[in-house]
Amino acid sequence: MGDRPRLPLLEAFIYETLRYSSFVPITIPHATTDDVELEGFHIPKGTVVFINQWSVNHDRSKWPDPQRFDPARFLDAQQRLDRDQAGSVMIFSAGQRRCIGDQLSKLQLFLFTAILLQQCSFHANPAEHLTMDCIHGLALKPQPFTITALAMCIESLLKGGTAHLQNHAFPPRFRS
Ligand code: HEM
Repeated sequence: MGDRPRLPLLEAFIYETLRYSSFVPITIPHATTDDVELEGFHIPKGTVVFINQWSVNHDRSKWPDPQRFDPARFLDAQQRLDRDQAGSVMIFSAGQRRCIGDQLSKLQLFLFTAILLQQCSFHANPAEHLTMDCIHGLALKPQPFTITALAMCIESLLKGGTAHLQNHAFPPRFRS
């Protein structure tokens, strides 16, 4: 974890992935416990409300060119992580029922991604058409696709062998 401050682009990449994919597009529904006036709107007690996180993360007034995947939007002029900008990504909801696992998740995402990228190289399958279409649910899931994951240490052991990892299988299936 000591390397975290020295890997701002990786953190920026993770935040942009959370923003761009918005893979929890709407939050868990809750209900108002009282009548509420909000920016001219009257919301009666007992109304079911939830947050459209996808919309927050693709708001043009906050995110220039929101449909472009651009980790650099989270880096400041000195190429450090812009914490204010990172804090504007909404994927863990907001308010009193906000996710309690947000810090743990960010830590794990960082470690998981850093270790995978340090130890492996990933290659798209040229025979497959890549798409951002997804399978809808509480969380958005990518359509099935295959990649080639080359682990540096295994690669030398296998003398150049290639492991194919199917993203929709858990635990991952490898075929070589
Ligand atoms: C990237 C990973 C995660 C995402 C995107 C995520 C997102 C969310 C969202 C959107 C909610 C709904 C909040 C609401 O009701 O408005 C939620 C609730 C919750 N999350 Fe997560 N979560 C993640 C990981 C975790 C982890 C690792 C834990 C536990 C260690 C966790 C524990 C919870 C709990 C307990 C709630 C219910 C909070 C409440 O109702 O008061 N989450 N999460």
